[in-house]
Amino acid sequence: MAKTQTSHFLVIPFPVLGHVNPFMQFSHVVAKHGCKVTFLNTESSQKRANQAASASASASSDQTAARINFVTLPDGLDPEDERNDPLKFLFSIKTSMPPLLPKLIEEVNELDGGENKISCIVVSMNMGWALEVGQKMGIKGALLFPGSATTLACTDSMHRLIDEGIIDPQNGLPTKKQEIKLCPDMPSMDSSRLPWCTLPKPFFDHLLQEMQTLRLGSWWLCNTTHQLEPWAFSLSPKLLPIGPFIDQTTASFWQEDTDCLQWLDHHPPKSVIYISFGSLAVMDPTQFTELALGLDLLQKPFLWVVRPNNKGLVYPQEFKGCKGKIVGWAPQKKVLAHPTIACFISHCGWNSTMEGVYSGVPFLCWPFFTDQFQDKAYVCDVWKVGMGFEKDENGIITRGEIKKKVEELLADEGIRERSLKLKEMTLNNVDEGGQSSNNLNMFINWAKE
Ligand SMILES: O=c1ccn([C@@H]2O[C@H](COP(=O)(O)OP(=O)(O)O[C@H]3O[C@H](CO)[C@@H](O)[C@H](O)[C@H]3O)[C@@H](O)[C@H]2O)c(=O)[nH]1
Repeated sequence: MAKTQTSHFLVIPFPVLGHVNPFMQFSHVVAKHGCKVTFLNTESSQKRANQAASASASASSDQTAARINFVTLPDGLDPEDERNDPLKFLFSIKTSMPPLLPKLIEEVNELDGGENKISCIVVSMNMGWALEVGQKMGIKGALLFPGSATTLACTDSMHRLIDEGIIDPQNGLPTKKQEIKLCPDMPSMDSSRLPWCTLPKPFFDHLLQEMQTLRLGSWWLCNTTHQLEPWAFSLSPKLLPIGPFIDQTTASFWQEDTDCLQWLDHHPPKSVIYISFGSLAVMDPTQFTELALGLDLLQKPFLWVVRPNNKGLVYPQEFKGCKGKIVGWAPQKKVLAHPTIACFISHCGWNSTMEGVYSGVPFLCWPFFTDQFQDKAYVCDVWKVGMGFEKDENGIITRGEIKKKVEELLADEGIRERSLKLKEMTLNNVDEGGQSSNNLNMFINWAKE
């Protein structure tokens, strides 16, 4: 009988922060369970991570980190390319990386005298090609989806929605405005809020093909819990909730402004409004002005993340911002856990949604694209831990609306109570014996069989 070996995961996120971050968290979680992790990043994504790590004083040297080994492959684009054309980026990766992966796997397998070979490949959305490589090499595979289980179940239902005439295969858009349900207990959703409806048609075609490839994965792991979206799990037996990922020590791969934590220390409990729209959303200049002036009108302390790559945004002349702090990138998980945070104005990317939920912070939802509208619907209508903004007749969220909604939210005891209950319920999952914790243990054991 062979001796019990440790699971060795090769994890391959799509190189955008909303994927790389949950993959890093997953890597830390499984490394804590004694597994070995080889983390494959693209060269350009790793370069940015290295810059952030060398600027940070808190580079981790613990045993968990020691079990994570970073390797890179080129993404096929020129090093000087800004990688801001998502389609070009996606197709370059899909063409350049697959032929290089087998050799890299062989090299990794030869380390440690061939004792600890890769036992499972874990990929994110868009990286399904690596499951094909793994299958040819006899290595097991799984998907780790960085969005909600509902988003994945919707994307997996694309063919069905086409067959039922709900989606037009010519353009990927709904054939008419209607409310749909993928299964009886699912809260109904507006068909125009399906995750790909805000994306250009080539993404729809890509997703149709990608979902077929991702079926090679034996499990579809999600950073969620069963109670948050129970209906989703009846849609595919592969879906396995293992979240929330709560490790605050995992660096976010981009350089963080940690001074804001001391700034928060100087405020009373539940007094600061935190505003962040994740790593991709770009705000329209008019809307930016309204947000800045709305924060002034509120006269409350705020911590606002304005990414330096949000080019072309200019603060309005009359903006004072005297009660606030603006940073380029915050240590968000620590910020949300800080007792001075009163509410979270969020774009509702899934990682931010989970971080807000397990920190018990009420939301003001400001979705931009893809899954963010559906995540907002869960926050506001299903879990009832937040509110949305109304646009005016010109499609703008005005400064007056921002002031009104923040004040309404902060006065709403029901929302605050539900947020704290949801936090407790969500966190119970990752305690020993909790459902997500049991699922993760099962997955780790499966991966080493
Ligand atoms: O100042 C900041 C702002 C954000 N974050 C972190 O960045 C991540 C952002 O992830 P997410 O909230 O999911 O937003 P995006 O970066 O926009 O993520 C993309 O990927 C997600 C997962 O697929 C999708 O849900 C989103 O719609 C998509 O935009 C989170 O972990 C945050 O903690 C920081 O560390 N510092």
